[in-house]
Formats: sequence, C-alpha cells, structure tokens
Amino acid sequence: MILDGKAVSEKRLEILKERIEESGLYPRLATVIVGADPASQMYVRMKHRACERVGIGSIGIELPEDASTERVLEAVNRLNNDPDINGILIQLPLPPQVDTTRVIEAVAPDKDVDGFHPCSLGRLLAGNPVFAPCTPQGIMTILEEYKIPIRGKRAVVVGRSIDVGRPMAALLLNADATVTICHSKTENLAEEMRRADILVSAVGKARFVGPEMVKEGATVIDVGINYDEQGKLCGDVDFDAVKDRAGAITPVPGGVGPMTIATLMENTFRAAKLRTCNGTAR
Ligand SMILES: Nc1nc2c(c(=O)[nH]1)N[C@@H](CN(C=O)c1ccc(C(=O)N[C@@H](CCC(=O)O)C(=O)O)cc1)CN2
Repeated sequence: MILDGKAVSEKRLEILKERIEESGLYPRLATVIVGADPASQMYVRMKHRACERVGIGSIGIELPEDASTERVLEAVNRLNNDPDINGILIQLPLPPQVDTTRVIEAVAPDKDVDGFHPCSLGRLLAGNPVFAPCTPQGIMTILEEYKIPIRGKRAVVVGRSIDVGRPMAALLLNADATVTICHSKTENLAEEMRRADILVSAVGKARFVGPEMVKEGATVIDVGINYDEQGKLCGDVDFDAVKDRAGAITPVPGGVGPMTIATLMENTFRAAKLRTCNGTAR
C-alpha cells in the first residue's frame, strides 16, 4: 500500500480551513529566511501558499546571506513581541555563521510552531506535547489516517536529529511503540532495521534503504529529501526495490513532505487558540 501523504495533507488542510473559519480567529504566521537557498525559498513559498489557502495570515522576513546571529535574534525578538503574530518559523538550515541553537532558543515557546525549542521538545519527551515538530507529527498523522497499528509494535528510527529523529522516537514512544533509534555509529544497522514493524528513515542518503534492510510487511516511512545523480528528487529508500516487500510505504515526493506543511498550519492554529485560552493580552 502506498501511503499518500499528499492526499492526507489535502484532506487535513480542508478540515483545518473549516475549523479556522468556525473559530472566528485569524491566526498569523511569520517566516524568517536567511539567504537565498532556492530549496528553502521554495519551502517558504509553499508555507505562505498553504497559509493563504486555510485562512492564516502570513508575513515573511528575509535576511541577507551574511546576516549575523545578532541580526537574526533581533528579528526573532521583534516577532516575539508582536501581538499580531501567533507562530514563528525559522527556515532551516541557517547559514554557517548563524548560531542555530541560539536562534531556536530565542523563539517564544508559545509561538514555537516548529516545535524545536527545548520547552517544546521537553514537553514532547514528557509525553505532554504542545507543539511537536512538523515532520514527525505529520508522519504520526499519516499512520493514524491509514490506521497503521503502533501500540506494542517495534519501531526503528534511523537518524537522531532534533528536527526529525529524536522527536519521531518520542512520538512513537508516546503512542506505545517499542522504539530503537539508530545512527551513524550503530553496529549491525541492517539487522536492527530488519526488526522494525515501522521503519522511519531520516538519513539523508539517496536510496540508502534497500529491501535487505526491511522486514516483510513492514511500514516504511521515508523522510529523505535527496537528489540522485540525474538531479531527480528521491528519498532515503530505494522505493522501486522496497515497495513490494513493505506492507505500506511513503513515496518521495508525495509522502512525508506535504504533511510537514499541513502540520505547520495545524500548529499555527493551535498557537492562536492557546493564546485565546490563556487570555494573554500580547
Ligand atoms: N524550520 C524548518 N525548516 C525545515 C523543515 C521544517 O520542518 N522546519 N523541514 C525541511 C524542509 N521543509 C520545510 O521546511 C519541507 C520539505 C519538503 C516539503 C515537500 O512538500 N516536498 C515535496 C516535494 C517538493 C519538491 O518538488 O521539491 C514532497 O515531498 O512531495 C515540504 C517542506 C528542512 N527545513
């Protein structure tokens, strides 16, 4: 079975649009991009388009490639103090001279719609998330939509980044899976991966996952955004070689990527609702 993330994201965005309309709220997202990386620019444009579609206002802050950490922090602080902004998204990666950790930690936790702030990650690890990072939360939504059982299942996450691997493991654990995190130093990696009922690959290597790493009937989630020798977008998984062995599999494109953006929209709406609930007069 192909897990069609594009279709799930379309459905979720339509539902969200209705919920925003019914709420009478007008949530607002600010994106911050530093430099002119074409892929990052495309993702930011996709986010603004999704905002428009569901009834979220958005503004984009564009800083030059050579912006300093202090300059980015200044922009974040202004957005933190802007009562009209509910969510702040710092498009990653940032150029090397910018201290990414300081910038992420500067985002007000109640506007942290990307879920990367230590407060958000801590709450997620405690089993009480407010904003879960968009890609792993989007994967949970796909699993839920396709009714893939998680409780008691063996999940293996390959990759330990703070934006995907670690929060993915926490979300699966919160859903009662038995979770293993693998990484570049894992011994007998293929053997670990073959034990997975749910295999999530966030490695960043084109077509790295072959059929010999996949248990028959496993659910395979491909987080990779890679380009092959022909410049064609592809995932971490050798889709053609693995699809008949897997019980269910996400394609690239059209799998996890669209869910990242749909989840960002959901998190932004949540931020707007939480502000109303807390009664904070920002
Ligand atoms: N602040 C963040 N930065 C980055 C994140 C993130 O979640 N927060 N994730 C990625 C990039 N990303 C969003 O920012 C993203 C990547 C891919 C897609 C997507 O829908 N891709 C399509 C294919 C698009 C294409 O033609 O290239 C797909 O997979 O079908 C959406 C968002 C890194 N940075």
